[in-house]
Amino acid sequence: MLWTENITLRFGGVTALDNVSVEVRRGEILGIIGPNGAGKTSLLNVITGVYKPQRGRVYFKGRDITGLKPHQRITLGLSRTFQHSELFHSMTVLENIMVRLHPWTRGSILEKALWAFRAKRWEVEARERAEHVIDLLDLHEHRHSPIGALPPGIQKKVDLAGALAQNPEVVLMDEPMAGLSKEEKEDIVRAIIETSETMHTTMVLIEHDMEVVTDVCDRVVVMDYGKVIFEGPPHEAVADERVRKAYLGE
Ligand SMILES: Nc1ncnc2c1ncn2[C@@H]1O[C@H](COP(=O)(O)OP(=O)(O)OP(=O)(O)O)[C@@H](O)[C@H]1O
Repeated sequence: MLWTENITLRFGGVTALDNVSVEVRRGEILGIIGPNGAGKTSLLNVITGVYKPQRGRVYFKGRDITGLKPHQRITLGLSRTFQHSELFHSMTVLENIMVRLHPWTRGSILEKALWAFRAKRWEVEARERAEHVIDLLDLHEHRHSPIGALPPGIQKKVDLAGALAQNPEVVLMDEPMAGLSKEEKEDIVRAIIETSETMHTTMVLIEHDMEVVTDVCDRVVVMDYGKVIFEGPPHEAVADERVRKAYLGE
């Protein structure tokens, strides 16, 4: 349902992505793994429209989306979470989720002028969607807590909730478990699996922990020096010689 074709992305002399073609299949949980600097975040940024590649195309649901802006991709059903928190620390969990639904970055001046008239209706709809994902991810008790006062594991869940509130068909997660404790990781893993099962959302996650990847992912893409060196089931990745050399340091 989502694929890239021959993506090349350069930053000056650094080739972050070198002719990368990957496919994300509907309903799967896909892991993107690889050593530091392999190009994982760059690939996610090309897919979500943050970076414009020098070469190659991105397709979503059969449509070429290479020229679309990030917010246009969200509208089509592509949402993401962030490696470093983009949450508003003084705002509550509910407000942080609702803010992801605010259309202030889109639309013409006329649409923005009409916004005031629509604000009430927006608030009702946004609140409904936010409450739905709060339910789904079991965040009730934190609903009115300022996000800055909550542990990192809950903050990561709120980031995921914000992405899910956008009603995506695909969620791309950049290291959702980085820096979390074992219990917090298990909680996020549960949230990812439950979301995949109940909402049938296609999930893509960048992850370093091979155990998590093997437990959660249907397939993995392994990257090294900007190239895809393996695409397939996790148990085959672990056994693959190139992967072991590049990633597991053997
Ligand atoms: N905005 C940027 N400007 C310059 N170089 C960049 C930029 N973003 C990424 N790079 C370079 O591109 C290469 C790939 O980086 P990227 O962050 O995509 O790797 P990664 O696999 O996500 O690494 P990590 O696991 O450390 O997050 C690296 O050499 C990095 O230094």
